[in-house]
Amino acid sequence: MSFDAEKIIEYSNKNPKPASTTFAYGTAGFRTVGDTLGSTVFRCGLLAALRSQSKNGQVIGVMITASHNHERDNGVKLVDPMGEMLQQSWEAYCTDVANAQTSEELVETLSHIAQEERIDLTIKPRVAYARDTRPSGPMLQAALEDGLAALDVEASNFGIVTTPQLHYFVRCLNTQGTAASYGEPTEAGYNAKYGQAFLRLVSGRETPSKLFIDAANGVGAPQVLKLAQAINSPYFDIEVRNSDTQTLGKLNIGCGADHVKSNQRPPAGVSLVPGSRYCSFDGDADRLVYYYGDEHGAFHLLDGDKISTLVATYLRDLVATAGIEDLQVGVVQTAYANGNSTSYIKDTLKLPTVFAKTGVKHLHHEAEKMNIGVYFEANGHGTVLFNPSAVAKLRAVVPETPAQADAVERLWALRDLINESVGDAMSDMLLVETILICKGWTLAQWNEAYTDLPSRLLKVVVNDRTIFKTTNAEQTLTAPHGLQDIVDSLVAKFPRGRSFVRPSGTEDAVRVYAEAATRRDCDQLAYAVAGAVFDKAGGRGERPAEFL
Ligand SMILES: CC(=O)N[C@H]1[C@@H](OP(=O)(O)O)O[C@H](CO)[C@@H](O)[C@@H]1O
Ligand SMILES: [Mg+2]
Repeated sequence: MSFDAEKIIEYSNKNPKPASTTFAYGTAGFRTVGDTLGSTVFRCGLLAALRSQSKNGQVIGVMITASHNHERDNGVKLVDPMGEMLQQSWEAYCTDVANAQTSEELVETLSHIAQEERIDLTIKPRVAYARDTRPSGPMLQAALEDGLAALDVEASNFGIVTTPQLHYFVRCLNTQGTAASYGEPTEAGYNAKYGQAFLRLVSGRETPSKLFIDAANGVGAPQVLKLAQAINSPYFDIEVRNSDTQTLGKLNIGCGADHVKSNQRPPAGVSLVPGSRYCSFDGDADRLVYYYGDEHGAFHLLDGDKISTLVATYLRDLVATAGIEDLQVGVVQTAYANGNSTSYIKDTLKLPTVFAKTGVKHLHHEAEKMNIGVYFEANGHGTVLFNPSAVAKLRAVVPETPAQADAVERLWALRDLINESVGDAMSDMLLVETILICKGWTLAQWNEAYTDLPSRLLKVVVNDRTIFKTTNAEQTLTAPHGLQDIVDSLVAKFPRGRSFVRPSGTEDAVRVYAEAATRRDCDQLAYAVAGAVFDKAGGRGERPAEFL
């Protein structure tokens, strides 16, 4: 059995590749100006079909989104059967398929992959897909549907949903009717599963004050309103801000989790009232940050590091109360984690912690190695994984006291509350709300655990970011030659200084991160390293005035 080459060519000719563009499957799939992505999304449809066949006809997901990026951008990524990110070895296939110059070359590339992976082309492929609210979404969805039609895929369209909802649907579809059934693959099923777990965990406690949610004018806005409707309880009293998904030019502009984290200030449309509680999603609702203003007008951010320490502490204490031996809670971070969060996890919580490369797929893989792995990027993207041995230990425990029984029951409920397939702003928000309600904490009390070191994240635009090579979880440059020595000598000048340089996987820029004991030192370090990158590694355009 081979492909119907004529059919693929016919559909491919409708979705021609822009001749001069090279596409790359990066940190979060393909991502660039939406109007240029038609051929790439079409081809992702073809590849999703092959991936499904290679997985014996299990459902593969395709999500069309560019998350926190500008509205004119769009992106596409594939989701593997358990709702996790596409297996890394297939990323190269994605890039090959996206860059085949002609329709004929495209067919050759597909045949080559089918041979390499020994794919049984008689298997009926199955694909589930969805998109966010971007204006280029409908055009790209049509391109995807061409790809699915070209290979006779059995396709399910989930419409306009958050990225983590699509991951959840894929996992549900592939576990339906088995002992590992993850839930109903519908929006109502999603809301019921997470809503019920939340209510199980908080009932009987004091109700919290209203939570203001900045939805970045993205898909999280309609979805979190549906979730609130399903929960229908004073335990989840919310008011959604930045919920305009209809007006062009508003998505992620001056709002959303990325804006709040990068600029360390509240989003547009939200004025902080002391004592009130706030959080932000990003454009596709897989990132979450909390924040509040104090009575002196100061802004306080509770980012992914704060979420991960809150969650890890809560889980660690429950495991201890449940009396389960050898059930280790661990934390996975990236080098962007604030240095004081890492020290807090190691020295105060006494929990193991490791660094992974940037991008949740890397953190996810590290977390899978732990019994209970808590992983978050500093920007608020993350979740918790219970590996099979943790589940077995939980199942085996025979509680001897009511307190022990309660802790075990809460651990089970937490597992239901957490979207294990991927970081999920809505499920993470319910998790944070649960912990705060159970502890009776305000955001200020949560924030007391440790104080962030001053940090700064900068972008340097260079002629060619592919010349930057890193090692040591991306904290050390191996190329361009000599640049790391300069970074090291700058870092050595500042107490508690730390800085590293890596090429972005989602933007055409190099990122510089720095932290130090004081704000002044931190900024000096960041701008000095950025200046060195600009001067020694082909800075493009005018040299920014603030670079030292
Ligand atoms: C410093 C930073 O926040 N980097 C982000 C950003 O990746 P870059 O490879 O740094 O562009 O986008 C990724 C996808 O959303 C996210 O996983 C990651 O954390
Ligand atoms: Mg996102």
